Amino acid sequence: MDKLHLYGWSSFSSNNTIVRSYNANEIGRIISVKGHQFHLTTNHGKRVAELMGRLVVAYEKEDQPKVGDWVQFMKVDESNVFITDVLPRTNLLFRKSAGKEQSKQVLATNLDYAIVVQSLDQDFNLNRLERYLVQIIGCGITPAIVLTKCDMITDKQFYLDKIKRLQREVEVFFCSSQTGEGIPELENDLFKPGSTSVLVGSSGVGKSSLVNALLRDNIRSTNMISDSTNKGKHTTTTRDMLLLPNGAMIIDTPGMREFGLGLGDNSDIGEQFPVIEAYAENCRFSDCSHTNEEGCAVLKAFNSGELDAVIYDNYIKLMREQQRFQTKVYERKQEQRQFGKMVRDVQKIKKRLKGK
Ligand SMILES: Nc1nc2c(ncn2[C@@H]2O[C@H](COP(=O)(O)OP(=O)(O)OP(=O)(O)O)[C@@H](O)[C@H]2O)c(=O)[nH]1
Ligand SMILES: [Zn+2]
Repeated sequence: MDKLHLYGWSSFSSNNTIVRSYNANEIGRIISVKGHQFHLTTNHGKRVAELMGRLVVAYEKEDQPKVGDWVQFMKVDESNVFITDVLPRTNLLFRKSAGKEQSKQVLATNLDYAIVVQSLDQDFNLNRLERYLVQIIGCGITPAIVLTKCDMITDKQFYLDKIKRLQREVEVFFCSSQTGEGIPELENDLFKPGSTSVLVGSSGVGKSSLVNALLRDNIRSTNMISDSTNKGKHTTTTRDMLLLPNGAMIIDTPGMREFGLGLGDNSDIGEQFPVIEAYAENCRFSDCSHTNEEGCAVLKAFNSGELDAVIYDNYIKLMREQQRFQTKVYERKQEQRQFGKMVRDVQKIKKRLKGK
């Protein structure tokens, strides 16, 4: 039981009787996915497994095991281990898949924190920060903000004041992997023993350097970016879960060029935009879109300057993006349904013809 305990099994299973009914010797946690190979940590050490049964043909890709998942496995022999089931997840962080495709991409599961990493050179961007926060909160996960490369700035308050404009209750940490500043605070207050966190952010913000600083050695490779261009190629190509010396788990992800919103139509908008929600209670119409209605309390607050333009603009932009995603997903489902009906009709006709 000890090794599973190390990777957070006790906190995962403590409130879940279904999960507890599994045999601990057949349980593992996914620490890395490389193509068809799933790397697991188990009570008997690390294993490389493949998928079996319905998981191979899982219709929705999100049903297949992801980094952070607890899974049930079956060992045929030393080199043949198969994953038979994914245990119910406590949560999952996903984004809209990059590019035109309108589907979800799961980044990690069973998380205590999703940490937005931005660097204090040229990466800091308030709108992008809020986009990450909205998606994370929409996924029901607690966010935190880590601002890296703090050796490159002198005025931390300037950044804190900017973040304060978003009026969100989210912890902010400053750190430098180069000087070591802020690393002990991260270990004490964020990466707590037994907890699982995922790091998300653009490429080159220093995620891998941060993980290295926390690991105190050089397991994760980092890439030198030339000062003249400030451009470099990606170094992190896989999502891996690593165990820190203090017993916290951290999932590093490849740098993301875009972090598209992909929340479902039942996601709680009010929770994602608490400031807007508070004003919206006084709108004349309960289905107010806060864009042009008479008696809109949100617009009134915005026009009087009481509601910060940053919050209102982000709200409108992110809501529209979310609605576009929902519409596209709905259209895709309709198409699939129509296709399914067509296939069934053809089968019926074939049967009828055979009977003749
Ligand atoms: N000045 C300064 N530079 C840093 C710090 N941390 C990282 N860097 C530099 O920033 C660059 C990118 O760091 P990485 O750790 O590779 O960034 P990453 O976020 O993992 O990037 P991807 O792997 O592409 O996602 C490297 O050149 C690092 O040397 C820091 O605390 N201070
Ligand atoms: Zn309104």
